[in-house]
Amino acid sequence: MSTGFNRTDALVITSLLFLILLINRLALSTRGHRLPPGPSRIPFLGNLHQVPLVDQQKTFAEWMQKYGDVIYIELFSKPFLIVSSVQAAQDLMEKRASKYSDRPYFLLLREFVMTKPLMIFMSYDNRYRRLRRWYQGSLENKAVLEGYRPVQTREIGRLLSSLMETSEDFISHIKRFNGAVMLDIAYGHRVTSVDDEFMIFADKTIATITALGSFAATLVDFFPIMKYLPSWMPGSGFKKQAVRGKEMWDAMEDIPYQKLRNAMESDSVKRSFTTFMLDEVSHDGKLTEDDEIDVKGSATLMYAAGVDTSMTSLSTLMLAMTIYPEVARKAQAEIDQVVGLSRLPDLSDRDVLPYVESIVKEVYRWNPPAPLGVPHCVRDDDNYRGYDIPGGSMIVPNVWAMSRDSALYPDPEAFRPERFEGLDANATSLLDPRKYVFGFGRRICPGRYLADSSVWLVTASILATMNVGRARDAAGHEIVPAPSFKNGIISHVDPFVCTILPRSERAVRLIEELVAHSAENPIV
Ligand code: HEM
Repeated sequence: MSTGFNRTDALVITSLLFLILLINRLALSTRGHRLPPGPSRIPFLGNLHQVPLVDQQKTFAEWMQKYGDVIYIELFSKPFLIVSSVQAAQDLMEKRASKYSDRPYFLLLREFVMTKPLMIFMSYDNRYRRLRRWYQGSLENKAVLEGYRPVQTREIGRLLSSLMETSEDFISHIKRFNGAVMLDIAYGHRVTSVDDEFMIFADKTIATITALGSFAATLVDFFPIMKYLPSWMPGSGFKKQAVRGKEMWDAMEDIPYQKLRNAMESDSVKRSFTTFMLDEVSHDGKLTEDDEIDVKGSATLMYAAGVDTSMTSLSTLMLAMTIYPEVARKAQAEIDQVVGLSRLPDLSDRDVLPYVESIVKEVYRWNPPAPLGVPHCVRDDDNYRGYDIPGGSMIVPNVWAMSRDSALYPDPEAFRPERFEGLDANATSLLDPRKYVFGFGRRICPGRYLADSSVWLVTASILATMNVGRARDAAGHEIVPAPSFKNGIISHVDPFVCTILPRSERAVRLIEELVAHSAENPIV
């Protein structure tokens, strides 16, 4: 929730808006609310002065010790509910889903950048439900998910072989893996090189848009009147950056879509999420303007929402394997014993590799890719545990705090897959981080099964074939990286070094066979 404004901006804006805020605050405080506990507020700013610009999830988790798992704060006059336990998150966003499934109005993004309707920003209405059905048809259907296996397997072959060639670029290789899987599924586009034009452009676009500020966190989100500021006025700089973001996002939506449409006119094309959506909407080959907006936006969103999140889990895996080599060794022994050395593990082995499963869970828990989730919004006034929750409050799930619950996860900062071993069914379900890292209720991540299968497949394949180890400094001392993650919507892993070497000649042959098999059996 960084506000991204400087002191000059604040002075100008303050004088313009103080009166409006005063009226707003008066309206809120005279409603006789019994609000949930939270740090005390000051006039005008509310709690803004107490919310740090970095690692907000950690401050919110500290507040939890004092105020509990449901905390009320205001930033300027906007009401926020910070929800820090799985129980409260499920009570509100799952059991009361009819009220808690909207999104807050992200003004900067919606009015300046992604100006056409986009599912992730939509309220839970009929249009949203139609798009959600498209995602369900392509991402939550067992048979369809199985149809993606050949793409995942081909890309794992390329990932492993790139890791053998240039292990120092492991982060780019992982990124390429996720990008290639998503582009194939979204558009049927096959990535053949790390310099794939679309992938590079898409990454730049996402970085440009992310740099504008986190969700609903820029000053204009708090003071909508700022959108009318002329561009010469202090405080209006966001407009210029947003225009650039919009140009890039529009191109990211148009380019792969137009390429596919052109190909469809002259040739038969590979089935993909986009062709599936086009089949759903066009009965006589024609599309309405809204249909086209929805198809283009949904395909682009699939890529934008799917790449950095999964990539964060896989780079977290590499970091954990570097810091905790004994975990990798234990998993390798399990794979060698159960799967053997003559083939790579596949998803049919998942149930018989419990330690690998525990590693995947610990990866999600240790560094949840979206530490503060994606906020929901409560439609109407509500009451929870005797407290009033004002309609329109932004609901922020503190996923990071859930992952640090020491009653469930003793010594939570340690990467310890053993915490998931030997549990009964009840405890297994209670501790499973997939209950919160993918969000809640009707807005839960539709890509979770695909993401989880990719994370598992890559984890098992790397462990089966590679030794991830510690690099050495000039003096020959091992470099043990610190677990350090970036601040922001996505908790990217900070750069670190490691070594990655094939485990054996046999592992090298397995990788070569996989690559050769994919080349001989192209996916049609
Ligand atoms: C480890 C990987 C991933 C994580 C941790 C993750 C996490 C999340 C979270 C926390 C949300 C917000 C849910 C909520 O509002 O309660 C979300 C939404 C979403 N995710 Fe994912 N995600 C991942 C991978 C993917 C993939 C691979 C795709 C696409 C194939 C995807 C597509 C989406 C979409 C479209 C939404 C918006 C849903 C809506 O607004 O209703 N995600 N994800």
